[in-house]
Amino acid sequence: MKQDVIIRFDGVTKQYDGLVVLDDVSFEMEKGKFYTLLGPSGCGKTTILRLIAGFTEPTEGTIYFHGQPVNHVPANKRQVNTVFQDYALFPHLDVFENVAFGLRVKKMKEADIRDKVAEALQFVNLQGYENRRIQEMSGGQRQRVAIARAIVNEPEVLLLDEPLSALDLKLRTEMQYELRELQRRLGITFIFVTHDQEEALAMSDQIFVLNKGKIEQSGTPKDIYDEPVNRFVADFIGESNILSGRMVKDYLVEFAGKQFECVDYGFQPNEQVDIVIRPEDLEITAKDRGKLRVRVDSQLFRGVHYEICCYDENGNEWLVHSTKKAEVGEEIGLYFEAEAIHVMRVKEEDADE
Ligand SMILES: Nc1ncnc2c1ncn2[C@@H]1O[C@H](COP(=O)(O)OP(=O)(O)OP(=O)(O)O)[C@@H](O)[C@H]1O
Repeated sequence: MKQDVIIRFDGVTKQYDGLVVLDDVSFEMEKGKFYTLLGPSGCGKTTILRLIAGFTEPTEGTIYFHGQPVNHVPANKRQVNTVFQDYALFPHLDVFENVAFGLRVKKMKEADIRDKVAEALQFVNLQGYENRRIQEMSGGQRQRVAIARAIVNEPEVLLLDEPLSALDLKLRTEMQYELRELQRRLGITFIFVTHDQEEALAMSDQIFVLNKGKIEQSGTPKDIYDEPVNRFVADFIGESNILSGRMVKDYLVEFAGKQFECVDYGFQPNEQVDIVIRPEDLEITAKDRGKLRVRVDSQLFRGVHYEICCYDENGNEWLVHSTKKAEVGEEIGLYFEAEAIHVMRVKEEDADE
């Protein structure tokens, strides 16, 4: 297990002019996996990539590659390549020369350069485009050239900083599939930065959710969606109903003025908690048959389901995704299983607010 760890951050802090942008961050990344750094703007995602690439050094803590400290190892001595948001291609060079650039810098033989560039272009499905100018390539094709240019150096780790953000939605979705497939075929570690939670859920083996320079949670997409550790993660990933509540005792929680059986335990009796219920886990039923009685405030048809916004008698808002239609103004019941309630600890800083 341990020999598969390729990158390790141990208590890494990064400050710029006294401002802490990464705060005591520790994690491990294994060989051949697809990692995503996810979080709102300014949370420190790009800073982590820059530290891995060797463009900047930690203020405190140590970064290890294969167990060796690399804080002072320069960028060109690391087996890492970066695909930037704007691709940073050379507009005056053709596709071949863009991809060949790093190999020429390394003074590789011409015949080897030809072979390696051909192989890299084949990987990204751009055979036959060697002599095209960059201006004649579409957004998605430029993206692929940028990836070919990065993988031609055979890095152990590929860093991708919001590489899909300039593409329209359709192309973006296509490229999500392509990138994931490419990562599988290459078998190298991808570290992908995005602030788009759907993209992170769709693509990753493991997601790190960042907030204000700290990792709030790391786990598989399913872990993070089903078991968010706090309000921030639940709110950031997917749509949620998040309420304040109280753990009455093991397996019994109170919120919205009522007590409900749940599957959570291990909290202090009477501990203040946050609870989350996903909109798709709420079922519409007759007003006397649900666990909660609510009034429908608005409704939107979303193709596969109706998105229904309701309020309970305590004024809490409930978002429901249902294949059944409701009437605005109607009183309905909401039913949910005990398993649909997910109880989370309140973070200290939230409790103080
Ligand atoms: N060279 C720098 N000098 C000073 N402050 C910086 C520098 N680079 C980044 N920062 C600050 O560090 C914080 C984290 O920046 P970073 O680029 O890592 O965030 P991010 O999560 O990648 O954001 P975005 O999604 O907007 O790209 C921000 O507040 C940013 O202003």
